Amino acid sequence: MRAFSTQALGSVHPVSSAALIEIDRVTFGYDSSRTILKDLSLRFERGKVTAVLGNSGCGKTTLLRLIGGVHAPSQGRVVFDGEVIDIHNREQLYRLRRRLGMLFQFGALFTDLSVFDNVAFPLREMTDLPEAMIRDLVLMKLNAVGLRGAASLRISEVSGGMARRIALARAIALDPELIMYDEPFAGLDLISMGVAAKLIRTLNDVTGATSLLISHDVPECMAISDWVVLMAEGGRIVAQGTPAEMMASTDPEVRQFVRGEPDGPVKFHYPAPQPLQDYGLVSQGERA
Ligand SMILES: Nc1ncnc2c1ncn2[C@@H]1O[C@H](COP(=O)(O)OP(=O)(O)OP(=O)(O)O)[C@@H](O)[C@H]1O
Repeated sequence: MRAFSTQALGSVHPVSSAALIEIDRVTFGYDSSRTILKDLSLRFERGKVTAVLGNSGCGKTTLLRLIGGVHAPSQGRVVFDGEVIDIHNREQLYRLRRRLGMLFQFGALFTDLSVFDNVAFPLREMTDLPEAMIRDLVLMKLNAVGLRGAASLRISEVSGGMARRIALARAIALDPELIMYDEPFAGLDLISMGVAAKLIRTLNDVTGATSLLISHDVPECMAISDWVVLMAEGGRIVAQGTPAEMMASTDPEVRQFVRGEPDGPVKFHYPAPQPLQDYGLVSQGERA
């Protein structure tokens, strides 16, 4: 990890007890032939919005799955509010998941249900609340995302940006302490992206939750996060810091990523023969 990541730039990273989630020397692979995350350590601070940025395939979604207890690390520990997650302990998993809201990449709404019923779904599944109370809660959550007036619409009638906000209302239905967002801005136009970003920040602050988002969208993440982690292949942490620290970094790898420069330490092109050679525009002799 780059030296500037924490102390060198003088930022005050909260003390250890402030971490809601701790990734402690975690190694994981979907099968034994390939390690996806290698000896990864990270902390997600309580009450903060943390963004994990990184190129496609570096293991960001995998990290969320480990926190959600979908998979277990082959080495190391994932600690949620002081409890080591044990995916074989069903009672613990149920209890921890109850405290967690997840917004998936493409919303994953039930298209045959209304907006209202989508948001009501976790409340009906996970609680014994009377229907009148569920109604109030659903309308409150929809109000929080600006869509109370859309409660009776079918999912097929709403735009992509609205769908994302409905999914967000559903993710916060049970007042989670941790909200995890998987690519919350993917496929949104610029305005919807701005709305979604502001909403993530507002909900975090209003509800006192801890938010963790993984994304490729650098400007949105920089605008709303307290802390930014740049991850690379194998779960290597390139750098982490406040958005201002990351933007001011002179490290070539960080600069390339946060400024979207096509070439730098991470090459745009996958290794390939010279173009002329590949297109058959040089003779056999020249090739040799
Ligand atoms: N269920 C799975 N089984 C086997 N391999 C998987 C599985 N899910 C992901 N992978 C592999 O693990 C690696 C990391 O995937 P992951 O989805 O965590 O990356 P990511 O950083 O979230 O990528 P993206 O930004 O494209 O969503 C990829 O090479 C992917 O092909």
